[in-house]
Amino acid sequence: MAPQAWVVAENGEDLQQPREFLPLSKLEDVGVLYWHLDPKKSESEEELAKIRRDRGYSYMDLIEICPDKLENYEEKVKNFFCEHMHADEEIRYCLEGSGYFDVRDKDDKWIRIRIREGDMIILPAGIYHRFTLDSAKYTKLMRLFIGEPVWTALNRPQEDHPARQEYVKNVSAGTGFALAAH
Ligand SMILES: CSCCC(=O)C(=O)O
Ligand SMILES: [Fe+2]
Repeated sequence: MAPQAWVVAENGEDLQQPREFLPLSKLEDVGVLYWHLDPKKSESEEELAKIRRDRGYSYMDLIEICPDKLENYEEKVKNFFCEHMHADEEIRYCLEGSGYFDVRDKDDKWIRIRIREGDMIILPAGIYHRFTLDSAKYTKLMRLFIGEPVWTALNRPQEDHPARQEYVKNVSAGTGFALAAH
């Protein structure tokens, strides 16, 4: 199963009418992993536990993004939408609501990935990305991390950063990323 993903303009607006949805392989090409779970089903808890075990995600917390629940909402959403990368993976599991993760493709275009309840997404270390809510202005996300979390957003450009260099190498080799999204 693939999440809806399509190309958007720099400002996040649609470029195509109607939208042409991209296959999951376009996300795999840039190292993005995706799972769909069901937060309301107990089987999903086991599936989540397995992903956490397999990938070493010892840390977990929850974040609600909406105007009246997130402290410094305006500033935070502004920063989420500013193109950045991290030295580590960014792992988010959508428990409620929805939003968009935008990631840069190989040609530096923005791919918009629609995230809804049950979607889990892993952005590799070093990928340029940004996040925005949709018009419903609400999501509750689980954040996972290996060990003590580091949320530092490194704004573009970061071409000398080791995680960026490693990422660029992996993408251009066309290998090195696990293709096992399910
Ligand atoms: C908190 S959701 C995602 C926003 C983001 O890219 C980040 O937190 O680094
Ligand atoms: Fe991020």
